[in-house]
Amino acid sequence: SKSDDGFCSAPSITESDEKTKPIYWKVTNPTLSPSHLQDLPGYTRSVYKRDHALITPESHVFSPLPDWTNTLGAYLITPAMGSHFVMYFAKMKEMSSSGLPPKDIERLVFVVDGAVTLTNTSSSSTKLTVDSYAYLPPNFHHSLDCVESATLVVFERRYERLGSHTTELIVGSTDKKPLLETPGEVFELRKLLPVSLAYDFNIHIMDFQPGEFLNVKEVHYNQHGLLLLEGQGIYRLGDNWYPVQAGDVIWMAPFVPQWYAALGKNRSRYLLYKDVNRNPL
Ligand SMILES: NC(=O)N[C@H](N)C(=O)O
Ligand SMILES: [Mn+2]
Repeated sequence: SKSDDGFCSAPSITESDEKTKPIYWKVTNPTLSPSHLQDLPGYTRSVYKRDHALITPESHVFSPLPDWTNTLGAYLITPAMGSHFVMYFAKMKEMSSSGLPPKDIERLVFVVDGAVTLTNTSSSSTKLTVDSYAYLPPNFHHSLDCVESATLVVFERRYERLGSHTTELIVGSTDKKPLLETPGEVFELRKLLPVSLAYDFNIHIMDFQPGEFLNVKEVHYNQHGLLLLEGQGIYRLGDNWYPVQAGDVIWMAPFVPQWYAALGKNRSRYLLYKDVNRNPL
């Protein structure tokens, strides 16, 4: 028919998929996954620049994680880029276990798929399912064990002490965290860690409805590691404007101009590492 061969025609998108899948399913089932790109050799949306990087799922490279058992890891952000933290995916397979971070390194794990059990010496074990997280203070003995399979996003950095403050084990889930005030902004904000001085970073969960965008065209001293958990939109980084979608990871160096606008039909949600509470000098 006439409408089928119009020069602006595009395949229609089925919305039914989105509605029936568990939350965050796009992180482990991205639209442009390698299987969908077999006919487009050499194509990736990933970029790596001095002050930012976009690392899309077809570029994620997994290899066995040292110290973990039966687990594949993909380091997405490391100090080789200029960051003071690492961000990686840990794909835990059947009967797998975590290793411990090096001395004085703090860790935050967030479950995007499957489930793990957190065990430590002082308390009983806790089950972490999708959308839950744990903060492990530096030198805190613990183990994350997985019976079936799980995908975690992990952040680690050298803890920067401040006076006599100390951090504590924290276990929680996004949906139990209160919405926080965001003066001048429209997005919804939750923070996974306490805002107290003991903590030298926080993880923000930011929600945008389609059409919403950051009002502040941010340029700041803090670093970011971002995982887009849901939705799609445009990320501005410096003078570059990137189409992004769930599963994409972004490294933002200090002072890179940054801005996001949510598009499409569904909520955008991203998880964002941000260093806080320390004098930059
Ligand atoms: N790129 C961002 O979303 N940045 C956050 N609004 C932040 O710096 O808090
Ligand atoms: Mn920012």
